[in-house]
Amino acid sequence: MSCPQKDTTEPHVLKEEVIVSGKWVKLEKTVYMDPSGNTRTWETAKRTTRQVHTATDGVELIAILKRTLHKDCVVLVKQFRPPMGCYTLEFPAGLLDDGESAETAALRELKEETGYKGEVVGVTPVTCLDPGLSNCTTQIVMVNINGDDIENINPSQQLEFVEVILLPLDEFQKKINELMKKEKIVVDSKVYIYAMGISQAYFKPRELPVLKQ
Ligand SMILES: Nc1nc(=O)[nH]c2c1ncn2[C@H]1C[C@H](O)[C@@H](COP(=O)(O)OP(=O)(O)O)O1
Repeated sequence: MSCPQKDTTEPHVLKEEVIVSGKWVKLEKTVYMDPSGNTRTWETAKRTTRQVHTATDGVELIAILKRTLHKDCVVLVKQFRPPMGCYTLEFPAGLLDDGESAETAALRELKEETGYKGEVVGVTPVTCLDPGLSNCTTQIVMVNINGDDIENINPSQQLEFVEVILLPLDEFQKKINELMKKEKIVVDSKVYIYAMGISQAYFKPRELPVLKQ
C-alpha cells in the first residue's frame, strides 16, 4: 500500500523590510515561505547592535562563587528594567563589544556588574531567546569565581543601579521563591529554569518510589 505524498517545502526567509528603527531596536516585516509553500509575513524585533562576523548579540553568565567554609553561591543581579517596568532578577549579562568573544565579554561583564574576577569553565553554542518575537541570541557562559582570591574578597562593582545578590546553590529555587514573596520582582526565565534543573538534579532522584519507603 502506498502512502499519500505530502507536499512540503523547506521553509525560508524571502525578504526583510525595516518598518521602524530606533537606536537600539528595530521592527521588521519578515516575508517567508512556510512549509506548505505559502508566502507569509511575520513581525520581527531585532537589535541594531549586533556586531559583524557573529551570530551572538550578548552573553549571560552562570557564575558560581566558591569560598572556603561557605556554601557555593550563584551570583545574580537585581535591576530596574524599563521594558518590564519593574525590578528583575537575572544572571549578569551584556552585549558583545566589537570583535569580542563570548568568553571575554562574559569576564568583562562580570567585573563591571559585580566586581568579581572569574574563570570561564564552559560556554553554550549560540542560543535563541524569544524566537517567536525576535532574532535575539545569547551564549551562556559558565564561570567559577575563587572567592578566597584577594581580588574577590571585597569586590567593588562599577554600576550604581545594579545590586548583586548571592543565593546558595543547594537551596537556589527556595531562596528565589522567598525573594519573590518578600519583594515585587520578576525572575528571568533562564534563572528560574536553572533553579528547577538544580532542584531536579539534587532532590528528585531521592524521590524514586523505591527510595521513599
Ligand atoms: N533596548 C534598549 N533600549 C535602550 O534604550 N538602551 C539599550 C537597549 N539595549 C541595550 N541598551 C543600552 C543600555 C546600556 O547602556 C548598553 C549596554 O547594555 P549591556 O550592559 O551590554 O546589556 P544589559 O546589561 O543587558 O542591559 O546598551
